[in-house]
Amino acid sequence: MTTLNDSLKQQECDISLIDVIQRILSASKDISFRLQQGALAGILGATEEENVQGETQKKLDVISNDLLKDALKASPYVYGIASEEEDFAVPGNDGGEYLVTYDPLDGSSNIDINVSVGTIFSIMKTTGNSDLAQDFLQAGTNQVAAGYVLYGPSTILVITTGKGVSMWTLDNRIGEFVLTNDKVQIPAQTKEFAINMSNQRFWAEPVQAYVADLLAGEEGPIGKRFNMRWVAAMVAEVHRILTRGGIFMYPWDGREPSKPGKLRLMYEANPMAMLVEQAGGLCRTDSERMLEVAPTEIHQRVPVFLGSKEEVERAVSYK
Ligand SMILES: O=P(O)(O)OC[C@H]1O[C@](O)(COP(=O)(O)O)[C@@H](O)[C@@H]1O
Ligand SMILES: [Mg+2]
Ligand SMILES: [Mg+2]
Repeated sequence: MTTLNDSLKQQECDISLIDVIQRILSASKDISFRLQQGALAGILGATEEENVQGETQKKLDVISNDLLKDALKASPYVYGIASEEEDFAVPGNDGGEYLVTYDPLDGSSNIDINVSVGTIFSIMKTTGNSDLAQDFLQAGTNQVAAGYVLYGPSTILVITTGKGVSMWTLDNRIGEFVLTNDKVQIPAQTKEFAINMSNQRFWAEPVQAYVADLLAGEEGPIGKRFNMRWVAAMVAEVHRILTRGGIFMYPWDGREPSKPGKLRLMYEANPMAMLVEQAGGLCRTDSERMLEVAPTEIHQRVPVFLGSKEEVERAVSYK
């Protein structure tokens, strides 16, 4: 049986990177256990707090963030941490070489209704910038590893170190992730889209026109009938797309016009973009390749179009 460590060594990851990945996974196994225990673990419901983005924190947002932060701070190889649930970058260890960003619990509005959620992570190297917040502001092309853990009916790790994408299923009998797909590929074409249709009237004209053409089906200009899905957890949407193709969109909309989008670049869009590209798909903002966006702040938001190559190309061609 190929272990994750063997696989990472075959991908020429050094011991320090493997250590960082394993610490993320040990926290994720703990999160997975608590999710399975649900109400029995006292994890349901909200806290009294809001995060830096003004969103109410769920109890498990805070617990997951602390589990990951404690695990990573204990690694001698982690130089700094940035999280959706931390207002500022968190220092790690002076001798460390890696910067880790994460969304500890993605789709957290799903927790209380017992629907899939996930943990998203991205790993880069420090540039040596003495200002830690600035150190993080590197384009997604600098990621050395990225992935997510999906907490669904099974707990599944999906990871890339830039040499393809593999899926690993947590075997609860042995407490280890077991390789279940080592050649993840997204089909170039699809008949399935994901977008929150309740925002339709707030979208910009090009998104209105594209989605109208999807809905027109075989009678419209695209000439095929589309199905629609919306799980409200990006991890679950990306997992579906990595498994059977599709397009996922969270575009800019006019509800809060000054916000460029809802999803966050450094710990949602970039790690997903690396996975999707490594699996043969595309991930773009409305104007450029996601991985080439120059970040200006840790909690920056971006519009996201990702998935099957030909469909993403079509979506962003509407002007
Ligand atoms: O509730 P909406 O507007 O449909 O947004 C759903 C999107 O928001 C997110 O839940 C944001 O993630 P968090 O739960 O980490 O804040 C995405 O996972 C998902 O795609
Ligand atoms: Mg999220
Ligand atoms: Mg989150």
